[in-house]
Amino acid sequence: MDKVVKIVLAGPRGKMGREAIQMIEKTDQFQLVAVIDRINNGRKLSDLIPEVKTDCQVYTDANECYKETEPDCLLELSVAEAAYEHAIAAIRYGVRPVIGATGLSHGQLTDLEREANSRNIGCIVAPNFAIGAILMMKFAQLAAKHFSDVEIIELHHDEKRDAPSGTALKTAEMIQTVRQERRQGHPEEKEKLHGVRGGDYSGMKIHSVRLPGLVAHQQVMFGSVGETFTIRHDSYNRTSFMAGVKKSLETVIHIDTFVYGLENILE
Ligand SMILES: NC(=O)C1=CN([C@@H]2O[C@H](COP(=O)(O)OP(=O)(O)OC[C@H]3O[C@@H](n4cnc5c(N)ncnc54)[C@H](OP(=O)(O)O)[C@@H]3O)[C@@H](O)[C@H]2O)C=CC1
Ligand SMILES: O=C(O)C1=N[C@H](C(=O)O)C[C@H](O)C1
Repeated sequence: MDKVVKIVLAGPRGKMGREAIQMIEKTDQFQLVAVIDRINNGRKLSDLIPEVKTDCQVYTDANECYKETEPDCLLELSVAEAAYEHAIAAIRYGVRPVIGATGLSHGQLTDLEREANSRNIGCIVAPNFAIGAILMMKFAQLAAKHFSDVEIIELHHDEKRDAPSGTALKTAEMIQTVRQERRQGHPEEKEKLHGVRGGDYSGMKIHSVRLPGLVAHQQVMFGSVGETFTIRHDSYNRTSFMAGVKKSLETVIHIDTFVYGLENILE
């Protein structure tokens, strides 16, 4: 039988945190040993979420949590700033982070990469855990070899804090590796309403839509003479992310480097 993977989860009261707790409870090989919340220090997880099947302690201090519970992995599903602090501390304790929280800066990602690689500690940053979203990004990267005009439209629920989404940024980064940098649209184009043409990433435009009713969706639209080509992915619920979370937790305990994007660990 595989060794049990001891997991600390950050962000247990959140939408993703709650979904992840259910997935961990259903997975024999996984054990939730503690949670990190920004409040509720010293309480039990069941005080926060009465329906949990396996109880554990709530910590607000990540260092104290790692020292007392000696986990294998940190599953980070809180917010960017906290995720960075929790993950840096984790690596220093030899705890392997799987980071789903988005909105980390380029500098923060570089720090994590340096800390993990210098200590040979596996660390996975996954802007999107949904398998379909990974395929959308890969296919967009492939299409960009043939279509250099592209716009990314990401659509999310209105409780999302970061814009553009981590997925949109990752998609743009992947496209950038194959696309010659160039400004799109008319050279004399003028915005009559500020921001109406979207955010600019190396000449590509990114548009962020926020509406109640949405979960997580993205459309990558390419255009050329007489044709357009659209790749779209939709997550209709947060269970769609759990196969990727599971795969990341299973993988991170066997690797000793920093990995940015699930496309790098899926066969
Ligand atoms: N990679 C992927 O596939 C996916 C990534 N995400 C990302 O995951 C993150 C969580 O998303 P979601 O669950 O929808 O968001 P929620 O807002 O529902 O949950 C975030 C939770 O984090 C908590 N939190 C804030 N600060 C801290 C802290 N210092 N320590 C511990 N917990 C803290 C919040 O508490 P409080 O409300 O009290 O502030 C809240 O309970 C976001 O960054 C989102 O972008 C989301 C879906 C998929
Ligand atoms: O906040 C969300 O909901 C999501 N965040 C991630 C992102 O920023 O790309 C992944 C997914 O889109 C859902």
